[in-house]
Amino acid sequence: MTPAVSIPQRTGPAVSASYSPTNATSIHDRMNRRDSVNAIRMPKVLHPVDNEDLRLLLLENISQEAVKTFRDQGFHVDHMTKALSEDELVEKIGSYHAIGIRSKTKITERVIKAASKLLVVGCFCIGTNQVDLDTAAKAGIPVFNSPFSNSRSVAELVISEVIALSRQYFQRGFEMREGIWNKQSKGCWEIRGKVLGIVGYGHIGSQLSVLSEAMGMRVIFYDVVNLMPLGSARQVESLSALLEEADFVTLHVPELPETTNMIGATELAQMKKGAYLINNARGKVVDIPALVDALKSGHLAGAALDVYPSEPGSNGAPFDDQLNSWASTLRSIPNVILTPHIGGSTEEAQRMIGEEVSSALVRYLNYGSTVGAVNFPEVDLRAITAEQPDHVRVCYVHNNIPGVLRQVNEVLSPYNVEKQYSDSKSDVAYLMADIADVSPTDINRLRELISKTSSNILTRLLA
Ligand SMILES: O=C(O)[C@H](O)COP(=O)(O)O
Repeated sequence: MTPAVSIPQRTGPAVSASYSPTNATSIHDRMNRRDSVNAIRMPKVLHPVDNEDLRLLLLENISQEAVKTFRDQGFHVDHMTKALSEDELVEKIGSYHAIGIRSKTKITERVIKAASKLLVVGCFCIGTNQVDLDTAAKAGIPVFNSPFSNSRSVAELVISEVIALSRQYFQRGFEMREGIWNKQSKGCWEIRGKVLGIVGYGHIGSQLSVLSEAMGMRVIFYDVVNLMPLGSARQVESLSALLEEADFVTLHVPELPETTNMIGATELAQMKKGAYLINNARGKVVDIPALVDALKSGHLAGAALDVYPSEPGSNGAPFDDQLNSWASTLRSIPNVILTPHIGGSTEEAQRMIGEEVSSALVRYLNYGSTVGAVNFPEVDLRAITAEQPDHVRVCYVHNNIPGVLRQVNEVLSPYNVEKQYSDSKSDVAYLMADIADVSPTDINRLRELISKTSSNILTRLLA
């Protein structure tokens, strides 16, 4: 295996807050201390000891920043622009150690069972509902995502949709393309002073709150937890209260059992006559046949949808009634903006996500860190330094049952355990330990002994 060459900056700059004038008596003291701290903390580049080349499969046109990061580490990368179906994945995944996906590729239990070498999943997006997170955790596979890097892009898209809907300019634009001049002001409004109702006040909802207030809108939001309102926004106590007051309702919730069909016939009826619905979250959050009825009856004045219960896996594939039975009806209703899940599709967002998620995957593959994993205990250790050449890092994923630590520490007992940290999440626990003075001949034996412990899910050694 080609050794990893770049050093993730896990320990941060060596100059810490302790270098205040009160702590150091002279500039020389400071310089000396800085040098010694630098020397002590220079991290050693680790990589897996089992010497098999790491192979990564990147789907859905993940950014070239990620490809570069992985190739710089010496990993083999296969990059595809489309999503793969479950059958295609089952056939392919057995030879890969890591997979990168966006929102379309489904990592199901069947896929995970076929993924005999898979160590980690990277969702290069916010959502992780496309992955069977529990099954992945139980198979020792942490899943990472990018919790906020495309938030701004989505918020800006919503702002544009609010204006497009209230001015009907998508409709006017279509008419012009047909050669029809249709200048009118009836049913067209400024957004100034209108009420924007945000459902879900997370990274996107709160960013949108700030942007829309800057444009003169009044913001209310509903969230299952109590949150600090930004600017002059106001949290309301129920979804119904929000629906009854908002001129525009915009959804920013994850796909969960409790958010499926969160907006159905009852909720649409609670919205004000002439209001608009915007969904850039997940397709299953809105009961679309009910939305079609609300639009056709004139109760709602328009809607913008970027996400759908079923979405094509690649560009050029049809968005038709075979995919979603109501597709052609929805396409025929005026003042409905339909976009192909582009909320996070900007150069800026994809670049940031590419960097963020690829770094998280490299930190896990090379250093064992699960900080930021969505389905796994979050564990990390400070770096092994360049002055500790015979140190080995043990990464041990195991069933979360009593007695395991005794077993593993018995195996480690002939060595000095320099540092150790362990945590659990539900049925899965993860222990990282750095042990000293391990001879190269000991390494395989050590891995074998730990792998044989009764609760072992996955044992990796990094050196
Ligand atoms: O989950 C997300 O971040 C958004 O839905 C964007 O998904 P995408 O990366 O598949 O466009």
